[in-house]
Amino acid sequence: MSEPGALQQGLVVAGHGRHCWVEGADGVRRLCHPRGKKNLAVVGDRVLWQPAPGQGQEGSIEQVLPRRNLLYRQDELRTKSFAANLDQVLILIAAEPVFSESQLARALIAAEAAQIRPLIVLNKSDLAEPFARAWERLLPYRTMKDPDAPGEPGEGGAPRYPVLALSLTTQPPEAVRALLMPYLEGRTTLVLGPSGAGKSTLVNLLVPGARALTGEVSQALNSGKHTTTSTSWYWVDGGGDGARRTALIDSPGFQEFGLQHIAPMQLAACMPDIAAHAGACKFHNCSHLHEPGCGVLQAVGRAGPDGISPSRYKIYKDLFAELSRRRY
Ligand SMILES: Nc1nc2c(ncn2[C@@H]2O[C@H](COP(=O)(O)OP(=O)(O)OP(=O)(O)O)[C@@H](O)[C@H]2O)c(=O)[nH]1
Ligand SMILES: [Zn+2]
Repeated sequence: MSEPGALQQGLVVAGHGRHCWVEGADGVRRLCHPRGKKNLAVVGDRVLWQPAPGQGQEGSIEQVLPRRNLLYRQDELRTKSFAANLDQVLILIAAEPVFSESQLARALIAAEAAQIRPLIVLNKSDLAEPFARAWERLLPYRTMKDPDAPGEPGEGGAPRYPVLALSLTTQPPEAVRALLMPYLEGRTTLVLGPSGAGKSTLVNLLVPGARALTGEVSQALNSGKHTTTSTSWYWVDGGGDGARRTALIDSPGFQEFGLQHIAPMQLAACMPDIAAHAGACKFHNCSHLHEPGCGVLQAVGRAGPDGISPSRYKIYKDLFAELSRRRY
């Protein structure tokens, strides 16, 4: 065991394989190596680290402090962590390329399961026709109710997910900031989204020079790879003492979003529009697939905000089947 005095607290601001960059209380970022297999840290982790003897600005991670939450995906073969200790996940999709509703739903389910609040942002509103189609496809998400804030009877209650629309390249940057900052202020937000949605454009708009900073990291690690292959933490309020409250975490685009860590019977609770009707089921352990007296099945296709859209129900059913096929 090391001298307690030698250990310092730090924040993991970038990950690269098993190594990561740790920002100390002095604001300096150092490349740190995990000691042993147990100390694998992800961006957003608070860690105890110490300088590595004779290695200049390098250090070792001695302990990963307990996490408030961890957002991750799990495919058949591996688990991939996005980041830890998040307040919010901003899911960025665009009018073009056409977004996958299944990937959107999966990201939302993973966030619900980790108890992290989601914010949906639809980019490229300047592309009028594809935008109109995408906005229409988002209708179930725009109207989904928050079961924790049901509101007055007949009024419908508060929306579960804020859904915003913008154009990162044609709107003035001040307008984009004015729209987003009320959601970002004082929080740690992970930006998640498919390739081409505009994640780099967004991060560069909110954090001028972000790209240069990431370039520095890649160069130091001799990876020669493009910035979006790793996850990075940025201070939106520019750092400086006392001002570090608002953070954005940029992550690589993803193709698959496995949810193997979620049990099939847990799925409905992570889909608020399905969960809203589960209380009306005759059987308390209803799978909402075929049971008589199922409140969910009765709501599928019903028009209006109290119904479940057929596309959402299909996502539920397909995911239920996928999560029931486990490897042993
Ligand atoms: N028309 C239009 N194009 C945009 C808008 N925002 C971003 N783009 C363009 O969309 C393309 C993709 O943007 P990026 O910011 O590189 O997307 P990304 O999500 O970081 O993509 P990856 O790095 O592949 O994960 C770029 O050519 C942008 O200029 C927008 O509001 N309208
Ligand atoms: Zn049911």
